[in-house]
Amino acid sequence: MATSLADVASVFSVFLFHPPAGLLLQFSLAWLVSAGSHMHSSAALLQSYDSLYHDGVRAYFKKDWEKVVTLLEWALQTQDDVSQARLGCHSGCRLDEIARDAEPLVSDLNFFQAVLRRGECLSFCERSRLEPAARAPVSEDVQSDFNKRVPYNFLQVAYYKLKKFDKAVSAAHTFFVSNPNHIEMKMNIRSYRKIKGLSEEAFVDREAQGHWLAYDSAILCEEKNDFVGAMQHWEKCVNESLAALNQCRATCEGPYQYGEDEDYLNDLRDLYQKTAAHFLQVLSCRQGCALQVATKPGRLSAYEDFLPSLFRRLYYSAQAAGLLNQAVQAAKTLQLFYPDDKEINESLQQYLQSEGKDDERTVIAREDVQAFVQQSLEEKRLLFFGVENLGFPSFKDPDPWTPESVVPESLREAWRADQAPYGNESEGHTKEEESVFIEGGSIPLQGVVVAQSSEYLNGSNRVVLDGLLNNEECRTLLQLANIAAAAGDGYRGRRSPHTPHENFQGLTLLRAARLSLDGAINQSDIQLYLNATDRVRRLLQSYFNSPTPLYFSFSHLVCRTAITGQQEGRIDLSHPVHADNCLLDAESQECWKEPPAYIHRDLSAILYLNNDFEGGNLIFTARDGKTVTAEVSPHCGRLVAFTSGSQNPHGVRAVTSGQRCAVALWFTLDESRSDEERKEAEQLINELPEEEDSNEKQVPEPPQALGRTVRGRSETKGTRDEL
Ligand SMILES: O=C(O)CCC(=O)C(=O)O
Ligand SMILES: [Fe+2]
Repeated sequence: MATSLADVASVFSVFLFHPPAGLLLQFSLAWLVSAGSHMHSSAALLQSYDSLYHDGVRAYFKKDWEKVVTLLEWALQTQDDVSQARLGCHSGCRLDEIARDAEPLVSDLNFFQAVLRRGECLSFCERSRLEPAARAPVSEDVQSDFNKRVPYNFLQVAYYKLKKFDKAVSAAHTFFVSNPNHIEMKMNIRSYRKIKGLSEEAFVDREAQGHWLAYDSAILCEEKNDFVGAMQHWEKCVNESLAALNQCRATCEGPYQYGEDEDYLNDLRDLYQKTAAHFLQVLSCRQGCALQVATKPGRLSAYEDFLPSLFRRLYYSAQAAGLLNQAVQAAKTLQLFYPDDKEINESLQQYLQSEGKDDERTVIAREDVQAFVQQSLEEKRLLFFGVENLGFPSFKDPDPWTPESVVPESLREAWRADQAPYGNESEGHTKEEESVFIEGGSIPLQGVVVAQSSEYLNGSNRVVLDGLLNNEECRTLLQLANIAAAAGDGYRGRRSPHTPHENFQGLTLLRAARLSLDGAINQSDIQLYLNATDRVRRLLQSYFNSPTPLYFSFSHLVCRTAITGQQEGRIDLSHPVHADNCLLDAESQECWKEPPAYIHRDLSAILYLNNDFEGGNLIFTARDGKTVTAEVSPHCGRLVAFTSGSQNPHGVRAVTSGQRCAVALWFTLDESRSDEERKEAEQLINELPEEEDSNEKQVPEPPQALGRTVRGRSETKGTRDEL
């Protein structure tokens, strides 16, 4: 298969590092001749792995399982080989090596001579290793499939059909590690565990990364108080992490990714400005590798301050194991990141002063880490320069250890704000956010009562209110959902976004307004949708004593329908446990307030429309996502409302028969995030000619089939329901 890095390096060492200065043409011809003897015949050129992947997927849909296995295994291997070949070319064509004998940089000719040489070196190298199609960039879709380990999902099925269960299991496990919320794979893995003769060893992660293996082993050793073992694994983890960092950084020199910066780049016409922009993007990508390496497969966020944290743990393990030199080296290396870390500095002082420990004075910080820190700081300086002087739009410093002196004065405030979550030992994520809401305010709607207070629901800032809609209104909204709701509207077209055992249909306000414009639904029905949601907004603004007006963020009329014949042995939820404005990580019990979560959402509410289905209760859980702390059963006119953050992880139990419909609503205190679609929908509705007989009733009648007694307004106003 692939030739190793050493082969590539040996090709270069023959000639490339000492070309006659300035003779580019001769240089390339000579390189071709010289390298020719080492090169592979064109038959050995690496193919493009995306076409292998496409062919493999095609074979999958034709159920040609042997072919699936051959092509997808080949695609995976080729992807690895191509990236190794590219890495080899990059490390073999280093600018400082190529330009070693060049004149000092006195003019742009010298500079570009070095650049041209490197460009040429890379082209020759890649041409000698990769087929033309393999040199072209891979589409984002394929890239994303490989990143998410999708080929292993196909392979798993193919191996299963071919009855190669050990291979099917490792493919399934490899996919699942990176997609831990994939319910079907979870169930497949359960079934695999029941196959006789399959040992635990079959569950291998074929893409396991060395630093995470070492990380997990180190933690295990720590748990068993085996500190010598832990220290060795931490050391391995550091080495593997540095290798992974270097590998990631070497892949950053690809094409300019426009992304959101398109306007910025289009405005640049000049050679130097454009070159500078591309170079800055390369630097920004290299910096981003710190986060990439620190993100465990299957997790959404990086471990905070990853590399320094490894030295901290290495230091404690070495100390606990009584391995002084290693402890001192770890502490000194940590000082490279945090020269003012009080605890480490004091601890080091104690060592150095204690008797008979003179040797420790000679122990120095790891040199490779020192070089890394210097290089990284230099990159940050250049990036900040680019942001300050060239308008480079996108650099977010990934490290909490950057000293302020690296950041230009004019950017410090924004940089500090960006760094803030790092400030107090990850307080931003773990600490319970202080709520701006005070529950128990007045209830401005007649017939509406508190059915379950926070106290009853074992939490804070949670409430269940009954009487928001009468039966006729529920019927109308249910009808609206069923006539108009296109499968998946508001779910980016996906029919089963949360579970494969139910079909979801959603109706957004804007779509409802458009349908009513087309005459497909009654104007009065969409008015009801608008008015009912506005009732909820007014009610919650008052009940939660909102410090500012509440603005709509998103409204969604959603029905979940159990798919008959697919309910047996179901273990999943209709809606997995989550928080609405942060990413709940049940393992670490943290909730990361970062995109793709809708971080601007402050209050969540669900207005239920029916109860003629089985299952479907809303559950609140602790942060572990498992311990159920409260359960609410839906019915017509019942509203459950709660703050959208980490205090209120929640999910929906499986709907095992029938259809469960509700209007899900989210509110924000940030006016700039208020729902533009709602405004557009309102405008559309206002343009419609008035219907003669509007069904809309401002004051809903009390619903009939409530499970509990409905209390009058005077009894509940401004108080909690005692239960
Ligand atoms: O329908 C429900 O009860 C809850 C839905 C939910 O949590 C959500 O859509 O975020
Ligand atoms: Fe939710």
